[in-house]
Amino acid sequence: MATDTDFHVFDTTLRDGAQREGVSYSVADKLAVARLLDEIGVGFIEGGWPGALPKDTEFFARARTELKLRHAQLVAFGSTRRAGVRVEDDPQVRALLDAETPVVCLVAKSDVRHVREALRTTLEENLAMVHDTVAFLVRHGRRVFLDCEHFFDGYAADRDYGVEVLRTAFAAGAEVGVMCDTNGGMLPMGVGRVVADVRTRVEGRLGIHCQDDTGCAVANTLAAVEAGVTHVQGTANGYGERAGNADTFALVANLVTKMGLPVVPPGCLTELQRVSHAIAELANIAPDEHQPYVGASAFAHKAGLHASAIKVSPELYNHLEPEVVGNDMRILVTEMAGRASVELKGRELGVDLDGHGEVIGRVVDRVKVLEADGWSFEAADASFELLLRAELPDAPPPLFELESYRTTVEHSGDGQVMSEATVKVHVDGQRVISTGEGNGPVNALDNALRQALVSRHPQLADVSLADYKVRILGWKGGTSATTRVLIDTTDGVGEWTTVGVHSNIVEASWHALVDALTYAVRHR
Ligand SMILES: CC(=O)SCCNC(=O)CCNC(=O)[C@H](O)C(C)(C)COP(=O)(O)OP(=O)(O)OC[C@H]1O[C@@H](n2cnc3c(N)ncnc32)[C@H](O)[C@@H]1OP(=O)(O)O
Ligand SMILES: CC(=O)C(=O)O
Repeated sequence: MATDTDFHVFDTTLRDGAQREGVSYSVADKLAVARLLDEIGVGFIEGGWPGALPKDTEFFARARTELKLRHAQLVAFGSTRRAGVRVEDDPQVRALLDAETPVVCLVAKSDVRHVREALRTTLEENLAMVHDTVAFLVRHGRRVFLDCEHFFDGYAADRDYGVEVLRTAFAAGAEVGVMCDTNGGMLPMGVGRVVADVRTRVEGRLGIHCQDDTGCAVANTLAAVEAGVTHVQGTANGYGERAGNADTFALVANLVTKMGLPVVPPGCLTELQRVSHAIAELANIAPDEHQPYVGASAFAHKAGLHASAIKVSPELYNHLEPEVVGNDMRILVTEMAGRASVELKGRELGVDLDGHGEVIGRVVDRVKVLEADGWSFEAADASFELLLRAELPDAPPPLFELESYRTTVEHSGDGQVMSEATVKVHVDGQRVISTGEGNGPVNALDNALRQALVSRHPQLADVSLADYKVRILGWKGGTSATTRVLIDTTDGVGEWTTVGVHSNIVEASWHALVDALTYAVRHR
């Protein structure tokens, strides 16, 4: 599929996306985000506001030597000249030139109320500010796009003034006039109606920029495309001011796969999931697992009925092949599982269940009973796999038989807190007693148990706990509650998750720990 070069995908992660509460990129982060966005083939990357933010000024300076973009053009953002100031004398406009980007995106007022009350100037002076700034930058060889702030609210109050702003910008040489739903209050029907009307009254390429305050930013953007815009603005993962912006990844995926517009070069769509997660890392925001297209759960199926149809054909419950956007389908085995869920999960884990109908039935029943008691296997694939294999006729024996374990916590007079654990186990018919110390009872138990097993299973020497999560599942009165423990374990190459549940937190941890080490021995 050739790229539709006549369609603009404009990403503003580094400008509007950086307006999200809690986000603060370093210049190095911004350069890394720009490289990632380029990998998904967007046409334009808005890098920030030079002259307003020193970090953004530095970003554009470093970008000149450090950023080699394959697909995108870099865009500097800024406002039109100040009211009553000659464009040549406005330092903010000068900073836009100094950024030396091929494209400049200007923000202008297009709502009469904003012109009068926020800018405190006349409607005519605002049009002159647009004209002068666009013409000045075009004279200096820049491609100029104009973001018309509050376009839709402005249209509701006066359907002509925003159109006048657009006409002024195009007459001065602007290449795109972007209608912005700055307060994010629009719904798709309204956006479609306004865009359709504006299109009949203005000559020039129209664009759309939607904030997500109604949860409709992506839908509003697509409605605008349907009504004729050929330039869309979005941000990675929808980051942005207040509730955020239209998510670039959902926009691109929808435009390509649902609307048949090849807006990114071939091969780029499969990078969406990876780039989404990498940018989340740089923004220091946990990826949204339920984000459309790119979230870890976007193609995860929990309900037994879904799995039973997916077994026949995956597209029966997937709107798209997940691989198209670089994602994967996953089957979750939980209390909602049926036989098909277990069968598909077995396939995913490399466990051959052909001819094991009874085993599958037993596993479904066992998972339902265990989950009713607080166990949860959807995040603990390693424990589920052990449970599944244990039901097979050729199930391997347990690593050891437990005689007993004991663990203590000692708070000494100097304020030190240490734990000690002793485990007594039988390994291959031999009784082994081993002790371990740790900063807590689980750490001490882990050390003691590994020491008891390591001479028989040397690979355990490379295994360590990577994360430990505890959830209290409901108080039964007094200090009695069901506790669920999830343990992530690593050997430096892979990572696996196991689960344990008990009213005693140490016993819950013991279950998860035993599964963690058993899994290591079977797989490493
Ligand atoms: C819709 C959007 O998200 S647009 C992007 C908004 N992003 C940001 O604001 C982040 C960066 N902003 C900044 O660093 C600062 O606000 C600056 C440097 C731009 C301006 O700072 P200051 O000079 O201290 O002004 P302040 O922020 O208080 O007010 C903004 C000024 O710009 C004027 N202004 C607002 N929009 C425009 C416009 N489109 N064209 C010209 N001037 C404008 C306002 O009238 C106000 O003028 P005043 O100082 O005469 O009252
Ligand atoms: C330009 C912009 O970010 C807005 O109007 O929302």
